[in-house]
Amino acid sequence: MLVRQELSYYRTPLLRLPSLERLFARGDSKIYAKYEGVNPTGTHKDRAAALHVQRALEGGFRVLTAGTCGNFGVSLAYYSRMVGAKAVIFVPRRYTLERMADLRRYGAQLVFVDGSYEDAVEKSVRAASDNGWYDANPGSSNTSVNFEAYSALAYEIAWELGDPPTTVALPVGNGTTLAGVHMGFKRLKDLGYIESVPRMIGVTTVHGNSAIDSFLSGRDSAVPTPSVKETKYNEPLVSMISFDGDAALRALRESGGGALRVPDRVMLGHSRLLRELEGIDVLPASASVVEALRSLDGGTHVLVFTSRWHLP
Ligand SMILES: N[C@@H](CCOP(=O)(O)O)C(=O)O
Repeated sequence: MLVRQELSYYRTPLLRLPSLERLFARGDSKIYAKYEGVNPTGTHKDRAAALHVQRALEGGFRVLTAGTCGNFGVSLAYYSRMVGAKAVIFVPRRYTLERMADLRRYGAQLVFVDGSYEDAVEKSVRAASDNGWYDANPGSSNTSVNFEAYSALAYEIAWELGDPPTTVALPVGNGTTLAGVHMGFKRLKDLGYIESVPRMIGVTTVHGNSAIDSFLSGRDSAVPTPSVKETKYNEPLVSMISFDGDAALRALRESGGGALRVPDRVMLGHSRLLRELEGIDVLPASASVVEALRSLDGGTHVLVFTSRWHLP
């Protein structure tokens, strides 16, 4: 197994979790955290935002746009400001955004939308097309940039472990991250760096996620979930329309993976557990992936914690 170090963009830590192993491991299994909370704005979305800003500059764009329910908008604003570009971020008015202060701090121009996250994305996509702005939305014509950015997570995991893990568990909202990480492992296998692709496990909220609900009901493509219930804990996961849901479904099926839905109180419990036993602060939606450990057999399991704790 040889993955060249240059393939790695960020090299966020891959941490062995001894206390979780004592609680959950079967046989000789090993449990690791890929902790994305150390990215500059505290989430893995920085990987995608940095690459979008690079592509925008290469394409001669000075204005970028995205709809957000929090994390991605903050990342896009941060990297846009770094190069002197403008980020126009569409925000659903009814969200009490914990990250609003960050959006303002990084100089984003905010457009408030009466409606859902999906409405905010739709308005942002239209504004990009009407005004000639760079469209950084998931599911848009530039979504392959997201897949590319998140594929680096696979390179980094494979590089550090020396072999592919047995499973990788990730939180799922739009499904973009899971599809990108799977793409990275598949690419490594196609190039002969690794011999197998890990099983992908998608974890989401019980309160509605189009990609995971469709997967669990045996569908081949993602259909909208009619009723969702947002809370401040499940916000990064709840999704009426998972914009990259079809790609996530393919990744789950091709990898022989699985999916599960987690209630808020369980996410919160896992977040507390990680703080108390392992000393890492993880947003409840990200901590939800710990639940996957209950159904895993022996092997090497990587939990991707996409975001550090940023709730008040
Ligand atoms: N949106 C979540 C994690 C899931 O990512 P997605 O690519 O499936 O939307 C977050 O912000 O952490």
